[in-house]
Amino acid sequence: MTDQTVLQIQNLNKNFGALKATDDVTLDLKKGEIHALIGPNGAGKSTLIKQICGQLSSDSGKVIFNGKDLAGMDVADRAKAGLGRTFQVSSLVMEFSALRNVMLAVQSKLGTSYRFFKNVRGDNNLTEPAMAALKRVNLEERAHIMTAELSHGERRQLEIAMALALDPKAFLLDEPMAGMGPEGSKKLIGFLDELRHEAPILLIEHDMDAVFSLADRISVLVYGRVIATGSVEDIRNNPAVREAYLGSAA
Ligand SMILES: Nc1ncnc2c1ncn2[C@@H]1O[C@H](COP(=O)(O)OP(=O)(O)OP(=O)(O)O)[C@@H](O)[C@H]1O
Repeated sequence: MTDQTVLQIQNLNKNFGALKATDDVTLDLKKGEIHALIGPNGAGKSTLIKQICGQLSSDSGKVIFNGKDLAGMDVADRAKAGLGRTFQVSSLVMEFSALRNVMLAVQSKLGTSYRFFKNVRGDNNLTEPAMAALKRVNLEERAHIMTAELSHGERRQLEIAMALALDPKAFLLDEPMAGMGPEGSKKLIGFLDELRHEAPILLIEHDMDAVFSLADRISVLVYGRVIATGSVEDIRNNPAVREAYLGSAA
């Protein structure tokens, strides 16, 4: 581990009955990088992200973030410590505007006591950072539209705005391109390309064009185990990876 390491995953394990969903996973995330995590369906990618963000407890292993062991910290504590992740679409409040959803994220960062004593709607401490986050994902013109009326791609952008509003020190992004059209994906790739300099990104993505154009490093997970970590070039040329995952398309 160097001083460039922001997030260190050490020997992480999670079993579901007899199934080893993650099996002795060790990997790290360094300042300024996008580290992509790829692997076939069911390889354990989402399980690993959930273990890192505290949504799932680990059977063994450690998650160290900015030098601090996160053991015993729940999702909210980890988010406050600066671990940002995209919210699941299901956590968006459909009958609220896009702006109001981001304001809720800002509010959660400011603390629970804030919720009860302020008039949330007109509070600049909430609206300004929320609007700024929407602007960064090019959603400011849709700020007052009901979330239920946003397209699938816009909702994915909204999730990223909500993560941004928490001002994270590292991002865990689980398939951010899913359901986006080619134009939306292209914009998001440009955005993530810049975002890595602000906070490094652990990226799960099935869109291989996106992975190959963005990743500084790639780790390949198969049956819960990391079978290879390396540059795009290393991974494309690794025979075990080609056989396990990329097939003849690589
Ligand atoms: N809560 C759970 N209980 C039991 N088994 C689970 C649970 N969550 C995941 N699994 C199993 O663990 C394995 C890893 O699943 P996971 O969702 O982490 O894979 P993944 O790599 O993210 O897959 P995908 O690319 O399809 O999203 C799968 O076999 C899955 O069925």
